[in-house]
Parts: sequence; structure tokens; C-alpha cells
Amino acid sequence: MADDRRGVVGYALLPKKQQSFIQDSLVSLCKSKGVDLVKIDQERRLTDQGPFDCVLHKLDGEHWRKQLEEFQTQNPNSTIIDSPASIERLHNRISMLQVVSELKIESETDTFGIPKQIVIYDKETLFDRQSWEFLKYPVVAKPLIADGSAKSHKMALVFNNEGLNKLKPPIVLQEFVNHGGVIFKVYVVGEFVKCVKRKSLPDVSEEKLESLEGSLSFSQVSNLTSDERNDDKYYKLMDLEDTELPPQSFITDIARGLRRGLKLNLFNFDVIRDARIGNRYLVIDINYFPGYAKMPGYETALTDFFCDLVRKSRSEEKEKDGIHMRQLVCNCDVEVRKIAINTCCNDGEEQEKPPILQVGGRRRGKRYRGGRNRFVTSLVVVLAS
Ligand SMILES: Nc1ncnc2c1ncn2[C@@H]1O[C@H](COP(=O)(O)OP(=O)(O)OP(=O)(O)O)[C@@H](O)[C@H]1O
Ligand SMILES: O=P(O)(O)O[C@H]1[C@H](OP(=O)(O)O)[C@@H](OP(=O)(O)O)[C@@H](O)[C@@H](O)[C@@H]1OP(=O)(O)O
Ligand SMILES: [Mg+2]
Ligand SMILES: [Mg+2]
Repeated sequence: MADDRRGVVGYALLPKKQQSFIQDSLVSLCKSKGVDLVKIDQERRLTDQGPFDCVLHKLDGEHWRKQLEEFQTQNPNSTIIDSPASIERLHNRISMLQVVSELKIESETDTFGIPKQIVIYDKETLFDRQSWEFLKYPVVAKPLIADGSAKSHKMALVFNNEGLNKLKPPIVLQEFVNHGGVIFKVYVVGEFVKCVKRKSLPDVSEEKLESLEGSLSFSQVSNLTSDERNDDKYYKLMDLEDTELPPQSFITDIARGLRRGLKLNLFNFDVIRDARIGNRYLVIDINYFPGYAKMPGYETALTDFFCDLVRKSRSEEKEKDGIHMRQLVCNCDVEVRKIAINTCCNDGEEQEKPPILQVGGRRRGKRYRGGRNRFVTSLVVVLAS
């Protein structure tokens, strides 16, 4: 780490996410690099907890947003990963993919985009086939809202008009693009980018389309376990090994562009290769804070990212507002504690000392913001030089 203090990353996650993400292997690798992962108590005010160099979260709601705002105001040097406003954009399947259309990436061999799609708000428009005649069957019907609920993952592959009856607007109708039954999931962790293959829905040929009835409902296909897939003849025939990954540099360019455009650090996106064209890639979904534990080498990628964040927030701390500051960092035992407080605290002292810009530390497991106190166990004092 940049200084002697250990980095602290506070996390606020739903129980399921916490269980999959906060694994011992990640916690101990972070620890060995000087960063502690600390669970945020969601029952208590965020501003009463910490200090945190970084707050990592996947929680929604106005109450939580307010907590984050308040925390950021009181702790301008801490980083919130990621900002609720940026995450919000991914909760709507139209705004989610808009950013892809705005990307400009040069490649001589490959192209990218999104499938043709339309948002349908009511049944009238849904059954008015003319209003979306530019879409050919089959189409995928997706709930417009992608808020992480089970409902928001419930999709239908619609083969003909008959299949429209079961749909419940607001939905996005998206052209189903044949892609060889394999989807590419691209995981992004700050600068880090990793592309993996997963099973997807199989291609639908024109002949098959004619014989298929109405629609097929499905949910989180690429998350099914191999047992679940093998039990179902629909998925049995596909083979991942034979599929070539998309060019790494092309995918990395898209990932970097999306990261900038979305102002997000932790997300993944699903890409399919259009079987009709071969070198055309379509982004069909973007997810905030996905299942990183399924990504090979997730511990290293995340640990490097956290270390980087801590380093950056500390160097910003020192050069904030153009003032060069000195930091006194003490992990106090009784004697050092006395000396540190006597040396640093302004109260009642007349001798010349550099002005104190910021005092922080821990007292009986709580945050300490200055003043004399003999129970302070660690102290960070920022002095103007
Ligand atoms: N336009 C499309 N063309 C072909 N297949 C598609 C298309 N859209 C979705 N799929 C298939 O349906 C699956 C689910 O779609 P999508 O990724 O949009 O849903 P999701 O519930 O948001 O998924 P995730 O679990 O990744 O959040 C995809 O993984 C892919 O297999
Ligand atoms: O864990 P969470 O509940 O956040 O679920 C996320 C899930 O991760 P998991 O594998 O840990 O379940 C992700 O899987 P991968 O893309 O990485 O395969 C993806 O399906 C996200 O869309 C889910 O987020 P949601 O859209 O529901 O918010
Ligand atoms: Mg997806
Ligand atoms: Mg999704």
C-alpha cells in the first residue's frame, strides 16, 4: 500500500451476492495485500461506520441512495463503487443498450451493434403487428425493467402471433439472432477485461420456425448448471469447446468504451456472434456487479482493483485542492497515542504547529474525528505542510 494504513473496502450486498462474492480466497488475498473487506451493517447509518477507502455495493432504493450521498459528502476521499445514477441506467433494457450504439470503435475485420428492437408499453401496440413489422420472428420478449428481480429475468422466445398472447407489457421485443448456441460473457473490473463462453439458446432455422408453437419461456439460460442443462434435450447438443472466442483486442475496446460511456467499473455484458455474418457481434445485455466468482482468477482481478482504488484515493487525499499535506499515521499504543494527540491536536495549545486539515481514526471500534480522547486506538492527522 501507498502508506502504512491498511486499506478498507466496505461492502453492502444482498445475502445471496455476499455469499457468492465474499469468499475466503478473496478475503485472504486482499488481506495479504493490505486491504480489509468489511461488511457494512445495513441496519446502521453508513456515516457512523468506517472509515472506508471504498464502498462497494449492489443495493437499490431511495434510503440507500441517501446514505451513500451523505457518506460521500462527509468522506470526499472515499470512492463509491459505483454511483447509483450510473447503475440506474442498466435497470432499463433500452437505456442499457443505448450506450452501445453511441460507441465508436475502429476495426478492419469486425463490427458490432445491438439487435433490432422496440419497446412495447401496451397490448394494443403489441397486437398491432404493423407497428413493429421491421422485426421478423422469432423475437425475444424481455421485461423492460431489469432490476434484478426474478421477474425481470423471465423471457420468452416468440415464434409467431399466437405466442404474443402470454406477453405482459412493458416489454422489449428483440430480434432473435442465430449465434450457434454460444454466448460470450465479458466481465469488466475497472481496467480488467475477461471474456468467457457460456451455453445459450440454440439456433432456430426457418424450417423449424414453421413447426414451432407460440412461444417458449425461459430464464437465465446461461446461468443453468450443467445438470439442469443436461436434463433438457434442448441444450444437450451444444458444444462450447469448438467455439472460437471473439478477438480479445476488439472485445477489450468495446469493454473500455462501455466503461467510459456508462461510468461504471463493475459490470459484465453478453455478446453473441451473428451466425449470418460471422464477424458481426451483438451486445444483448449488460449487468451490474455480476457473478464474478464464476470468472476464472476473480480473486486476483478484484484484489488488484481494490488495491488500486485505495492507492488512488490516498494520493488524491494528499494533493487535494492543491495543498500539499503531510499525514501522521499512528497505530497507537498507549504512549504513542498520547504523543500523537499532544503533537497534533490544536485545542488549547499555543505553540506553533501546522494547521490541521483533517483528523480521523478509530475509537472503541468507532470513527474518531478529532479532539483529545484517550481511547483513540489509531489516528490519522493531515497537516498542511
Ligand atoms: N437477441 C437475442 N438473440 C439471441 N439470443 C438471445 C437474444 N437475447 C437474449 N438471448 C438469449 O437469452 C438469454 C437471456 O437474455 P438476457 O441476457 O437479455 O437476459 P438476462 O435475464 O438479463 O440475463 P442475465 O442472467 O445475464 O442477466 C441470453 O443469455 C441469450 O442466451
Ligand atoms: O448475484 P446476483 O443476484 O447479482 O445475480 C447476477 C448474476 O450473478 P450470480 O451468478 O452471482 O447470480 C449474473 O450472472 P452472470 O452474468 O455473471 O452469469 C447475471 O445473471 C446478473 O444479471 C445477475 O444480476 P441481476 O441482474 O439479477 O441483478
Ligand atoms: Mg444476460
Ligand atoms: Mg441481464
